[in-house]
Amino acid sequence: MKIAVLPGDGIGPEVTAQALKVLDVFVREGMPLEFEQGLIGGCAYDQTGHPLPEATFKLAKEADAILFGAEGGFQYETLPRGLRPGDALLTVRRELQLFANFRPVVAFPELVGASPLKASHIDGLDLVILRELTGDLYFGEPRGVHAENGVQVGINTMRYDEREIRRIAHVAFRTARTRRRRVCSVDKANVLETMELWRSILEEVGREYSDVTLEHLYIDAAAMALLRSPLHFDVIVTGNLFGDILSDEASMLTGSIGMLPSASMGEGTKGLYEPVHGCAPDIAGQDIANPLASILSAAMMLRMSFGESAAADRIERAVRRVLGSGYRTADIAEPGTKQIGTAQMGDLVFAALS
Ligand SMILES: NC(=O)C1=CN([C@@H]2O[C@H](COP(=O)(O)OP(=O)(O)OC[C@H]3O[C@@H](n4cnc5c(N)ncnc54)[C@H](O)[C@@H]3O)[C@@H](O)[C@H]2O)C=CC1
Ligand SMILES: CC(C)CC(=O)C(=O)O
Ligand SMILES: [Mg+2]
Repeated sequence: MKIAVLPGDGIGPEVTAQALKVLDVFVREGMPLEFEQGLIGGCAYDQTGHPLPEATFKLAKEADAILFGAEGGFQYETLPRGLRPGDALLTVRRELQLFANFRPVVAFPELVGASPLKASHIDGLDLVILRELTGDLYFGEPRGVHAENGVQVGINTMRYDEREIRRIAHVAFRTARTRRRRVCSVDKANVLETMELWRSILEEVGREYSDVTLEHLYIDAAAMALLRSPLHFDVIVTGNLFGDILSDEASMLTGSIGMLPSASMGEGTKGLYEPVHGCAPDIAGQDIANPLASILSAAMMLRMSFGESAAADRIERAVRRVLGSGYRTADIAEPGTKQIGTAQMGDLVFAALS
């Protein structure tokens, strides 16, 4: 079980260290996890001149799973033209064809004070955003900035082919079958041809899953409905851009973006596991970031790449026990709770597991 560990920039190394701390419990118990670290993002650029060095890509390609922190940490003004802060991560996702990004949005009832949900609703929040991860505006061609009649023009292209839509649709329906059998597809088919195709393929694939209810929402209405009636949703399937935005929004239902883990899968069991958040330069280096999204991503890795569901359950129960004892990082703290730092949160989850 070889894991490529790519902590990246900003709070990435701080939160990833806590996930590794927690995974060490299982190594001590004999689980054959092997870790190898690689550079990615701004730190890789500073040290090697490239945000995704060849050695890192090889490591990611050969590993059974990838534990990723966050990338960023670039000075925009010093970046060569054509290189963007998200490039390394996007390249790994695309080249390894990790097209299905699972972002579970489940609230811990212990965080009712941090979440905007009513106490009577928090237990019922259990949805998953399934974001298509290797297409859409993030990869479509043509793209770039060029001059037209002396005026600079920026271009990106929303592009999906029917095969890409079909394969994520099947994942959505199969996932719904393991849950409450409801799929909500989010698009903008009233304006965009790409999304018209998206909707028609969802309908076509949906006919193969007559036991699953399919509904459609436009992205603007979905953003609203997610806050108005979050308990309505089971599986939300959407494209790369809309999924990126909706998941940051949904994270706040749980209390903080620091609570939301993710798993990016391809056709097999290899996956890339990362917190939904970025490298948070505003709080980096202060030992205040919430590491639970990273720790919960490690749990997803044990479950989805290694079939170690019991170990994953144990991590989730340990997190719950620590929150139940009143410990909170700053982002989820409220009066009457005990505010602690990033490393201490990792120590407490480790202790709750040991
Ligand atoms: N997956 C990745 O590697 C991602 C990288 N980024 C990069 O990260 C950098 C910062 O981007 P932002 O838009 O500010 O998004 P961000 O997610 O890094 O931060 C947004 C806000 O959430 C807070 N936050 C994030 N994670 C937190 C945690 N674990 N605990 C407590 N608070 C947390 C931050 O302090 C900030 O106020 C940029 O360079 C961006 O490109 C952004 C999103 C994802
Ligand atoms: C590089 C970005 C696309 C990463 C991001 O915001 C995300 O995956 O949620
Ligand atoms: Mg994002």
